Parts: sequence; structure tokens; C-alpha cells
Amino acid sequence: MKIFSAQQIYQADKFTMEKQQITSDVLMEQAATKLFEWIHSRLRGTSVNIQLFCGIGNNGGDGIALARHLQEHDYSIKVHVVNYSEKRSKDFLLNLERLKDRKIWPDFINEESGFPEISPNDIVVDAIFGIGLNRSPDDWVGQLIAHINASQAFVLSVDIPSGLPTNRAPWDPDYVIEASYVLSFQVPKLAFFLPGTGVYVNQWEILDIGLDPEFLNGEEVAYELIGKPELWPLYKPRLKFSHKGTYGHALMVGGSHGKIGAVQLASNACLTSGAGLVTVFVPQCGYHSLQTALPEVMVLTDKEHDFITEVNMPFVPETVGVGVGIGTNEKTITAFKNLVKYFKEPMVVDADGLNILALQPKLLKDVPALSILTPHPKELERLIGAWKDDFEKLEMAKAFSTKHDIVLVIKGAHTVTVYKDKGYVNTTGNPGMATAGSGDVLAGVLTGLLAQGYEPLHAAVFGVYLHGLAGDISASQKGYEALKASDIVGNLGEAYKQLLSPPETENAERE
Ligand SMILES: NC(=O)C1=CN([C@@H]2O[C@H](COP(=O)(O)OP(=O)(O)OC[C@H]3O[C@@H](n4cnc5c(N)ncnc54)[C@H](OP(=O)(O)O)[C@@H]3O)[C@@H](O)[C@H]2O)[C@@H](O)CC1
Ligand SMILES: Nc1ncnc2c1ncn2[C@@H]1O[C@H](COP(=O)(O)OP(=O)(O)O)[C@@H](O)[C@H]1O
Ligand SMILES: [K+]
Repeated sequence: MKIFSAQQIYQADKFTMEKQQITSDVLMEQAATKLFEWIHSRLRGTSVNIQLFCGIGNNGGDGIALARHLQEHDYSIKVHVVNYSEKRSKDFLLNLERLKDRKIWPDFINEESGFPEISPNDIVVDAIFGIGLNRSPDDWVGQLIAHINASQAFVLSVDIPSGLPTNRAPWDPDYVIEASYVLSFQVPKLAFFLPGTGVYVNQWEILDIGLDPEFLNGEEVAYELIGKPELWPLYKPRLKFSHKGTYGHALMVGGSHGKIGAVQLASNACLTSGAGLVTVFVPQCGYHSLQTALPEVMVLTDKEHDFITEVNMPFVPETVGVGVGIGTNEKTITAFKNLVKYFKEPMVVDADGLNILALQPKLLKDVPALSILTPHPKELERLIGAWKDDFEKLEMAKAFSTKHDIVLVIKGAHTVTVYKDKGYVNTTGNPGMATAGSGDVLAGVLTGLLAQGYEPLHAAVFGVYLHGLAGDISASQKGYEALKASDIVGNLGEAYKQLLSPPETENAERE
């Protein structure tokens, strides 16, 4: 699903009005009708106080139009206009008149007036600011927002939590609505998925307000939200007359004394994600445990006992995954240097492999083009430097990817894969995956997909989704706390099955 910028949403608006020969208030009415239907289908006339806080722009206009629908269906409503500017929008004013025609009189909140009482049992509709927010809310508006946040009422935000900008961090973190639920028009907003701004969005849903499909389909976007439909075309089916050679030979290089588990998890994940053959290269201390734990993988060892000093390959693998548990011993750094120089195909670099690159950025020019780097936030910072907010981080990541021609997988609650000027936002995964080794599993999955011939960008987007889905299945079996990285490996097969099953089958299975 495409993620549009605010500017693109305004363009979609304009295009729709011109093509469909409708005025902007018709679009607002469509939006308000969708909001009303969503609420009504859940409340079904329940007697509950609904307090609507409406700004003076089009987001406020949506709220005012929604109030009219709610009143027509006998809901108990109270409408507050948050009077933060004299510049009221045309459609806000039109809907205010329509409200007054029905003898509904909002109260006007301004700098001097107090704030209305909000009971924890009320429902608050937050329509103060939408995507037009372009500066910090005034202090009194920020305090009203804080007052709503403190109320413990269910807060339903229209389009976006008020006070949350679409393209930067909030000016003041307390001046943003902490939404219980966001009903966002037509397209999700990038801010919903980033760690600094996603915290204001508990749950979200898209309402189709009828923006023109021709525009939506044709527009190039900077970010895409990745769900099952985006993955299906990337999948490479297993062929009847295939053999293990068809699915590639992967080499996993990693491990050091006390960190053999990392490479064990990664190589197990590599094999389980479908690689035909997996060889592991470890220091000697890893030999016995690997041979015992994973009879399916082949093991090569370094001449050194505790860490890797030179990667000798008696064969040419399809791809290499390097870095998990490898450490940063001087000799290991030399081995890493030689490996990236010698190997010419896209590879996966994780963990200490990334730290070595951060220590010696000159090595980046030797990393094969289209390799996949999988940093968590700290490793990313070491690689690309500090950022001011998540939005700047993504811009810096795009510049880094473009400069070095590599695929960057920025791990997090919503992992974002960046290649050149485009980002792919993942939708699977859960806090149970915040556990030792889950990143090693991802490195293994991505290496396994590269071995099978997936294009590097496809491998990254597909693998990140699959890994998160396996994590979600694991969480459903074990709960968040008990989830371990090895559970994620164990559920990769089920993740493939769920990913590939049509929606009906999946529902039937759940029932
Ligand atoms: N296609 C769609 O999706 C549709 C979208 N629709 C709805 O429209 C919403 C966008 O509406 P909007 O453009 O009128 O902006 P909104 O957020 O209401 O702000 C109002 C104005 O406030 C101002 N302002 C900004 N920051 C400020 C501040 N800190 N303190 C004080 N003032 C501030 C700024 O004006 P300025 O003063 O800068 O000229 C701004 O224009 C969108 O979220 C959705 O709900 C639907 O109706 C139908 C179709
Ligand atoms: N809160 C979370 N929600 C979803 N996924 C998460 C969360 N926390 C961590 N993950 C995922 O778990 C993995 C953690 O990787 P990493 O930090 O490298 O762990 P490790 O170094 O222990 O292997 C990443 O794929 C990340 O996206
Ligand atoms: K809002």
C-alpha cells in the first residue's frame, strides 16, 4: 500500500475534484459519512457522551460534519470549536452553518476560556489539526491536548492525531494527542510507523473516502507499506524438477568464543528459509556444537580456535552472510576485509560486520553492490552518523544506500528497508521479538533468500516480512516474554504457509 506525503494527499484531493467534477465539501461529506458509519457500526446507538474537539481548518470541518450525522442519529454530543486562528476554512464554515441550522451550538475554546471536563467514560473525537499542521500548536492548544490525554477517555483521532506533523518530529512531545484509534483517510501516514511518532498511534485504520484511483495508482511514492499483497508477486515457487543445487549454496561466516549460538541460529534460519545447501565457517571452538545441533549444515573451521582469522572457501557459494557473533579482533577485521574484497556477489552483512564497516568506512567501497546491510538503530548510527529525528534518519539512510549501492534494512518495530530513494515499511513483528538472537535469525533468512536467487531488494522486503510473521506466530503460541529467537526459526515454515494461503483458507484455519 502506498504511503503518500501530505502534499500528495492535497494533490489527490485536487485531482479527484477536477476529474469527478465535485466540490471540496462533497469530499468532506464523504469523509464525515465514512467516519460516522465506522462509529455507528460499533456503537449502534449506545448512550455515551461524545465530545468533539474541532479545529478551524478542514480537519475541524470533518469533525463538525461528523457531529451533524451523530446528532441526526440521536447520539449525545458536545461540540467544541478550538479557535486557534481567525483563518477558518471555507468548508469548516459551511459545515458550521449546517450545524447551526440544526440548532446545535458549539462552544468556542480560546486562550482565555477554560477547558471542558472530560469523563473517562466519554468518547473524544479529535479533529483539532490534520495534515495541515505546519508549526507548533500554541501553548494553550497544547495544554488542551494534554488535558484530553489526561482524561483517560477513548480518543478517536480524525485522519491523524492532532499535533503530530507528517514530516518531522513534534515540536513538543506533550502537545500531541495520544490516540486510542486513528481513522486515517485513504492512505496511511509515514509518521504512524516510526518509533518517535508511532507512539501516538495505538491502532489505526484506513477509511476509503473515494479519492481517485487513477491518481492513487499512478503516483510514485517515497514509501510503501508492505503487506501480503505486496509479497505474493515476489515469491519464488519451488519447482517440481528442482534439486538442492537449484536453491543455492549459502556460506554463513560468523561466531567467536562464547558466540557460536549466533551463527547457529543464523545458519539454521538460512536453511529453514529454503537454501539448498548451507556451509558454516566458524572458529574451531564452534565445530562440535554446530555439527551436533545442525546435522544438515556443513562446517568449515578457521585455523584459530576462538575467532576467525581467514575465510578459506573451497567452493564458490551463491551468497555469503557475514558478521553474526564474529567479534572485532584485529585478525577478524582483516579476514572480513579480504572476504568483502574477494566475494563479488550481493551478500548479507550483520552485527559485528556492520561495526567493522563503521570502524573502517573505506571498506564500504569493497562491499559488493546490492549487498544487504541489516543494522539495528545503534549500528545504523555508527554507520551513517546521528540524526535529529526519524524522518532525517530515513533521508540519511537513503543517501547512504544510494552512495554505496546497498540495501539497508533498518530494524525496529516497523523495520524499514531502504534502497536508494525508496523505503519499504514492514507490518509484521511484535515486541516479543526484542530478544537475543532474533536479528541473527533475520540475517540467516535473508542469506537463505539470496541463495535461492531472490533479487536483493526482494529478498530484504520478503525476508523481513517472513521473519516478522514467524515472530507473530511464535508470540501467538508462547506470548511475548517467553518468545525466543529459536522459536522464530521454528515457525518460518508456518509463516511461509500463512503467507501463501489465500485469505479465505487462512480464516477457515483460524476458526
Ligand atoms: N484528501 C483528503 O484526505 C481530505 C482531507 N480532509 C481533511 O482535511 C485535513 C487537512 O485540512 P487543512 O489543510 O485545512 O489543515 P488542518 O490540519 O485542518 O489545519 C488547519 C490550518 O491550521 C493552520 N495551522 C497549522 N498549524 C497550526 C498551528 N500550530 N497553530 C495554528 N494554526 C495552524 C494552517 O493554516 P495556516 O495558518 O498555516 O495558513 C492549516 O491549514 C485533513 O487532515 C483531513 O482531515 C477531508 O476534509 C476531505 C479530504
Ligand atoms: N518491538 C518490536 N517489534 C517488532 N519487531 C521487533 C521489535 N523489537 C525487535 N524486533 C525485531 O527483532 C530483531 C532484533 O534484531 P537485533 O536488534 O539485531 O537483535 P539481536 O542482535 O539480538 O539478534 C529485528 O528484526 C527487529 O525488527
Ligand atoms: K486530528
